[in-house]
Amino acid sequence: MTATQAGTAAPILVAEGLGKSFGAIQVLHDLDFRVERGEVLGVLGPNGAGKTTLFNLISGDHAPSAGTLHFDGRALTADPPYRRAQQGIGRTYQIPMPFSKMTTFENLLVSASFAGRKRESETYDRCAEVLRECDLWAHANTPAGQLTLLNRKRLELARAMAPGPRLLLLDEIAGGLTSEEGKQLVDLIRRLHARGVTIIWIEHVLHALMAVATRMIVLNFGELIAEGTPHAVMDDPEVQRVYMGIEA
Ligand SMILES: Nc1ncnc2c1ncn2[C@@H]1O[C@H](COP(=O)(O)OP(=O)(O)OP(=O)(O)O)[C@@H](O)[C@H]1O
Repeated sequence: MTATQAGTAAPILVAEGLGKSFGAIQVLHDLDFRVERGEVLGVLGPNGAGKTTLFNLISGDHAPSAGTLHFDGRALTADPPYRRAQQGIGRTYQIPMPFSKMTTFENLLVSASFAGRKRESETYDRCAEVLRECDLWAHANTPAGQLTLLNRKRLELARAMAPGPRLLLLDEIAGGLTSEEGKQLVDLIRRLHARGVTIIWIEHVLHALMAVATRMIVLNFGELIAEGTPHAVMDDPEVQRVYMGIEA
């Protein structure tokens, strides 16, 4: 799906009044936003702004302290992570933790099974398809702990893709790569998007994010401070001040 097709149907995700506190510390405040079907929504913000916490609320790793989330029109708030994976939400983690002694293919089987794929042949076929899609076919039998950094990133994406998500959450997946490796990862993310997967992408590697994002939101101290096209957001003086330290 292309950016121009985004927004033609009901939003895939709607957050209303979303908040999260850890004890006395409020990390997310009263967030309202929508994610349109088919878009790549970039999420920016300084360290500690609450970006990963937002993903944890969407994936079900944490429960919100306030507000609601709807995915495909259905309230998500009480569903645990495995059920959200079954419903079509996949995510990567900032610190990938594959089963390092298991092969790439076995890691995908675990992810696909977690999300409730039951029939063995169907699961194998799906994992083989994802391995090819994520440029990991040649490494199907390599233990995850022996993969290069780029292939570990591909595996993290592949694990998230194995259950067949419609919404994919990417948490700082581009960090630490050379510029050539970064291009290969961006190409892969573009291909997954072109297959119809809606993406929300937290990223500090701005040129990678800007190459793919169709829209961006910016968080600062848990509040939404800007929203718009990537270029409009990057030109916003408030974003430049809080994110890049540029005073007007
Ligand atoms: N489980 C937790 N218990 C207590 N505080 C937490 C917990 N998880 C996150 N926080 C705090 O919430 C704030 C937001 O953290 P979060 O990881 O969401 O930020 P972030 O925007 O993703 O930052 P970064 O760009 O560094 O990854 C931080 O102050 C963090 O210390």
